[in-house]
Amino acid sequence: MSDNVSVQTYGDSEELVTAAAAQFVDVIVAAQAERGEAAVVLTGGGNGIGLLRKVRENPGAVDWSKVDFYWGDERFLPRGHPDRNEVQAHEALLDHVPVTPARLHPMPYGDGLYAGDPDAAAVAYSHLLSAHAGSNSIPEFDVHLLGMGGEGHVNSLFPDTDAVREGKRFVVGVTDSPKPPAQRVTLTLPGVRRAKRVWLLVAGADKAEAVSAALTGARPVDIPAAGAVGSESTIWMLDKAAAANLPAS
Ligand SMILES: O=C1O[C@H](COP(=O)(O)O)[C@@H](O)[C@H](O)[C@H]1O
Repeated sequence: MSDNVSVQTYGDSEELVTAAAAQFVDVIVAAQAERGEAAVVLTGGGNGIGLLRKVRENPGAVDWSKVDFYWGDERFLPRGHPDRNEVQAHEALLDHVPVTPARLHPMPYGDGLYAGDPDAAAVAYSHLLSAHAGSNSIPEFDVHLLGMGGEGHVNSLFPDTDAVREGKRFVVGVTDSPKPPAQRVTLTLPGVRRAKRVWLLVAGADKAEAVSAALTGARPVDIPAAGAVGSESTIWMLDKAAAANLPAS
């Protein structure tokens, strides 16, 4: 395990998202104290959305008007579709705190300008990110949240796909996701690595094998989560069941 990678283990998923939510608030407050604003990347999935619900209960001293919200991946579905990660994030938190609408940066909708073309949607999102970075790159996010599937996928980067092999572009379209819906838009591993902090929120026995593979040298093409690292730190936040195959130390 490299120096910037650490593991936190919690009793269950509820404890995990409670602790992660408190740390998320702390990171945003610290970024705002340092430069007046914060930039975070949200994820979908049980724990990613569970964390947002916990933040809603305990929002701390965050100035919500000065947070930029981006998404790590999106199911390329019509605006308002309940399976969109962004819709779930709104229900869990964003509709309940005083965000600045111009600082919400959802990925394009499946029924909008780019309908039927997740690749074009990915190019558009990449331009949006570059515009916010003020360069050809993308912002250095304060934290990028990630869930992980049982086969090791993060964002919409599935094992042995072009998307997980992408070495240059920060955002790509996916047309053959093994987990429905088939069409998605996702930050790539180079995109994830622009974040200062990457946090993987993983719970459940069905994920234990992929967790231990990712932390013991699996190739990202086989276990995409293995390639998800932050420029400053990477934290695996696990419940006991997901951590079951890791050595006690
Ligand atoms: O499809 C997706 O799945 C992952 C993992 O979800 P989980 O419920 O197994 O934690 C999620 O992080 C990603 O954003 C989403 O599009």
